[in-house]
Amino acid sequence: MKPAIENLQKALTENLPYCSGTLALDPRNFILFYGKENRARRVDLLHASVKQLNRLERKCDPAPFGRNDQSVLDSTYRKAGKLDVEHFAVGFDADRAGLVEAVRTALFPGSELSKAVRAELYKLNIYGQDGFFKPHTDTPRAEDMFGSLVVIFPTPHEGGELVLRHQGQEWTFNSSEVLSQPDIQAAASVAFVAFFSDVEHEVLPVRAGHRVTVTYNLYYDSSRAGYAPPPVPGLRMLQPTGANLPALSDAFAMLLKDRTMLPDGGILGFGLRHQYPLPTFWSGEPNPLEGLPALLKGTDAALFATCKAHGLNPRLRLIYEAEDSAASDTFVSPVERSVLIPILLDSPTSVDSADDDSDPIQEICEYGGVVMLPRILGQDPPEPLLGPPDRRGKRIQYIRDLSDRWMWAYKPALAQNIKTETVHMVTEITRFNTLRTTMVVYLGNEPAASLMYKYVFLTVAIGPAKAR
Ligand SMILES: O=C(O)CCC(=O)C(=O)O
Ligand SMILES: [Fe+2]
Repeated sequence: MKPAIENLQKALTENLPYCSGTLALDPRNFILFYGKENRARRVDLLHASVKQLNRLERKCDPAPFGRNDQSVLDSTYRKAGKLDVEHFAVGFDADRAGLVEAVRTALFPGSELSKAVRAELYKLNIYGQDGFFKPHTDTPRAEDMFGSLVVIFPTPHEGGELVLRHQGQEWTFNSSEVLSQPDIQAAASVAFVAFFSDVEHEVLPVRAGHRVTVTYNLYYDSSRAGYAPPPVPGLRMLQPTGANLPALSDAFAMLLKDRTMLPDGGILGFGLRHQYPLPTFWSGEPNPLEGLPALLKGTDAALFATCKAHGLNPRLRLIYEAEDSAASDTFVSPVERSVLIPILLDSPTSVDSADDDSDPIQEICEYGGVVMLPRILGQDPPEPLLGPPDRRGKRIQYIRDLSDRWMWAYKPALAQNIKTETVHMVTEITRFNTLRTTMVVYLGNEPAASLMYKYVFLTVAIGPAKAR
C-alpha cells in the first residue's frame, strides 16, 4: 500500500495505551497553596522563583512508593517530595478544565467512549535536581480504577522525562521540552500524560530545576454516564497522533500531494471513531447531522478540521444497508441470507411505505438515497470490503463489486434511474453512531413496520491531482 495512505490510516486508527498533550489555562490555575499548619504558603507555579520552589521541596515529605501492598521509602527507587491532598490546594482542577473529558476521548475510542470516568486528585510531587522515579506501575486504589493522569506544571526543569512502556513498546514524554516551546509558554500551559494502569512508567532524573506534578487516579463512574461537556479550546493533544491537528493535517497533505492517488479526483470515506449523543430513534425532528460537526471529538474533530483547512467540504452522512433478499439467489452463496446494498443519505428520512410492488431500494433512492459503490482506497485490485457483524448479529459483507453488479446486471432497468457514488474508504465504517427509523412495508395488505439502521460516516470530495 502507498505510504501516504498508510500514514493517514495509521494516524486515524492508532490505539495507544496513553495520551499526552498540553492545555492552555487562565493564570489562576497555577496558584498553589500548601502547608501542614494553619498558615499556608502561596506560590504561583507560572512564575515561581528557584527560592520558592526550593522551599516547596523542603516542605514536602519524602515520597514513598508501593511495594507488595506496602508503602516503602527507598531513595534508590524514588527520589522526590510529595504532599497529600490535605496539605495543598491548587487552582487547577482537571475536571473543570475539561481535561478529564479530553483524556477520556483519547483513551477510549469507539463505542467504549460511552464509559463515563471520574478523576480524583491524589498527590502533588516535586522532583528537584537528581530527582527520579524508577519503573513501576501504579497500584489501583479500587476495583474501578483504570489509570492515572499526571499534570506537569511549567516550572523550569531539564530532564525528568516520563517514559512509558507497554507490550514491548516504549514512548517518552519530555515535559520540559514541550512546555518550553514559545507558543506553549506564551499561552500559560500545563502538560499532561494519562495512561492505563498496566502501563509501566518511569521518571528519568531531573538534571536541573524543579519538576512539579499533580497526579489523579482515574476511575470508571457509571453515575456520570451521558455527561459530555463541549471540547476545550486551549487543548493540544500530541498523542494519539490522529487527534493532533498539525500531525493529521501533514498526513492529509501528503495524501493529497500523491499524484497517483485518485488522479482524476474522487470521494474519500472515513468511519467515525467516537460515539455521539444522537437520538437513537429518529421520527421527524430536525436533521441531527446538522449539529454533529460541533460535537465531534478527538480524531473525528481533527479530521473534520483538517479537511476544512485544506479547503475541502467534509460531509457527515448516513449509510443505510438495504436488504435485497431477492438478489441473494443470484449473487451470494447460500450461507448469506441476503444482499446488503449500501445506500447513502444526507438526512435520516423515514420511508413511509414500500409495498410489494415497489422495490424498497428504489423507494429509498426516491427519498434522496444514492447507491454507494464502495472501494478501499489504494487497494488495487480492490479487495472484498468486510465489516463486523451489525447489532442484529447479521454478517455484513460488502463484496467489492456487489453493488456494481447488482446495479448493472440484476437491476438494469432500475440502474438508469438510480444515482450511484463511488466512495474510496480510508478507514472502516463504524456502526456505533446509529439512527433508527421505521419503514412500513406492505406484504399484500398487511402492514409491517421494519426498522432501518443508519450509520453516520464522513465523506469528502477531492479534486483531480493536477488541481490539489
Ligand atoms: O510525577 C510523575 O510524573 C509521575 C508520578 C508517578 O508515577 C506516581 O506518582 O505514581
Ligand atoms: Fe506512577
